[in-house]
Amino acid sequence: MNILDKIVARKKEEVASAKAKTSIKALEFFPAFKRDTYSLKSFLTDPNKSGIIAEFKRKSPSKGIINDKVTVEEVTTGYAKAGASALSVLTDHDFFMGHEDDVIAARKVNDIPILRKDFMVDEYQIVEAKAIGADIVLLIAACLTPDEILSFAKLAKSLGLSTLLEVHNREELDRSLNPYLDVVGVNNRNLKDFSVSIETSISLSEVIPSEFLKISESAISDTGTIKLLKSHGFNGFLIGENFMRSTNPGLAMAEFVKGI
Ligand SMILES: O=P(O)(O)OC[C@@H](O)[C@@H](O)c1c[nH]c2ccccc12
Repeated sequence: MNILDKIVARKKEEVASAKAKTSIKALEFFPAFKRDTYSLKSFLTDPNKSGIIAEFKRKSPSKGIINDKVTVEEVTTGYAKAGASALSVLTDHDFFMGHEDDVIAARKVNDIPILRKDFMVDEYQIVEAKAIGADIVLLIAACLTPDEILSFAKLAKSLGLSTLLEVHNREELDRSLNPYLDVVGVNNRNLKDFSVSIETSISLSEVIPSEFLKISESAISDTGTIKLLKSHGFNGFLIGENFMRSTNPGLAMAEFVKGI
């Protein structure tokens, strides 16, 4: 079993216990459920923002512990101050050391879009994303069927959430697109073996239809790469580890942004 299969198998158990604890109906009574959301597309195209979706990630299966000494509040407000177009907050428990409470905490102190970064395998998680204060959900083509992507994206749009489709190759892109998706993200990291290459983004850039904004995700650690990706039409850049490695990730991002 590859790591992605392991994560998905564990995720299904995690969702089953979440459902047993809090019903989908009860999620609709969470304070954040009825609020208006921020649109990823409008923040990504705002010329006063950096285009960076800055990620709060304590740990990952490929790198182990990255940073477990900082708080979600200090990091996400630092990112926002440094010009983040959006925030990405991991909520996976076992593999990324994240929690739904991290989105709840980030929501209280930020007024830019928040991506609930997780492996969505059930409609429950989409409703939960809205309830905890997220604005964006991630739909990963490598672990979803085209029908699941369609129904999850429809549900997300009906709740006012932005939808980000993640692909890693041409085949995933071709089978997964639908009109309910706002942004296509090319993951430079292969979730099955963790290999990384920026070329993945560059080679897919021409085949992503122009009605979708496009972002490049993972393994971005220098401003030259941002310039290169911009020249290939990318509107956004999802960056985690490069900032999280620092004792002050917000400051690290502010320095980085000066160079783009
Ligand atoms: O830390 P990096 O290499 O900058 O990558 C950030 C982000 O792209 C990565 O965390 C990610 C991309 N897609 C995912 C799906 C699930 C979990 C994590 C991810």
